[in-house]
Amino acid sequence: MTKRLIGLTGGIATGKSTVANYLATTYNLPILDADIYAREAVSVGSPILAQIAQHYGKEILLPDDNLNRLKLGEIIFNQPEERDWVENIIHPYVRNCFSQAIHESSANTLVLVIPLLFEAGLENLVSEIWVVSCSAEQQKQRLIQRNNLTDEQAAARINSQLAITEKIARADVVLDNSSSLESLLQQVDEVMKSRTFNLRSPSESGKEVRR
Ligand SMILES: CC(C)(COP(=O)(O)OP(=O)(O)OC[C@H]1O[C@@H](n2cnc3c(N)ncnc32)[C@H](O)[C@@H]1O)[C@@H](O)C(=O)NCCC(=O)NCCS
Ligand SMILES: Nc1ncnc2c1ncn2[C@@H]1O[C@H](COP(=O)(O)OP(=O)(O)OP(=O)(O)O)[C@@H](O)[C@H]1O
Repeated sequence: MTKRLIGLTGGIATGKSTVANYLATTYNLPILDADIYAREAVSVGSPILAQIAQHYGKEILLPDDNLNRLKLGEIIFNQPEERDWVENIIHPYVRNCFSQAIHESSANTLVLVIPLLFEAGLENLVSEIWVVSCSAEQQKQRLIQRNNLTDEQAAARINSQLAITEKIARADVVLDNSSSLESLLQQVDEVMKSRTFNLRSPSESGKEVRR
């Protein structure tokens, strides 16, 4: 059976999790989340965390041996070569988790939350792409507020990703999250009502995109 695989992406803090939670609770759809797999990849005792500790030294770990995410974030959101290095060891693990979960699921529709869907060239993993967007200023403010970041830290994270205009240009569905939560969820309802299963052609999919 061919599954409907909705790839949910957008900029950091534009509202992907908000949409995913709504699709899970209101439409009972299973959610697969790249950020969760990426956390699993670096769990204590994992070979990937060992590689990271070897590359950056033990100082990249917290006293309890967990990854110091703040420290690694400071490195990779400011140094593109280091970001590439980290992604090269984490992304194959994440891709594998998706393939396995899709294979094992009996659901005919699944939602894949993939912040770096375009950057990592994962278009061919999904059958349709939804992009959640908001204005650049809202995005930065929401990120600062939610993660307690400085203006500069938030800008570094945003600038580590492909521009939202590029993501919108490549989307099958665009959800505008620049006003209220109700408006966002209403758009989701409209899309769920109007959009039937629509496979992307394989020729549209696939290459990694430089940021
Ligand atoms: C650097 C890390 C430790 C920071 O952890 P932190 O808890 O602060 O953030 P979290 O993991 O919750 O990610 C939050 C958001 O940051 C953005 N982000 C994460 N990694 C990247 C990246 N390599 N490039 C651009 N944006 C990224 C995404 O929008 C993500 O949703 C972590 O993000 C990480 O391990 N990143 C590398 C793995 C990766 O590429 N993950 C993205 C999903 S595959
Ligand atoms: N319409 C809205 N109005 C005000 N705040 C919002 C709105 N939508 C989302 N938010 C807030 O913005 C923040 C980011 O939303 P959310 O966590 O859904 O984004 P995300 O795209 O999943 O983020 P990430 O890329 O970091 O995983 C959250 O704190 C959320 O509560």
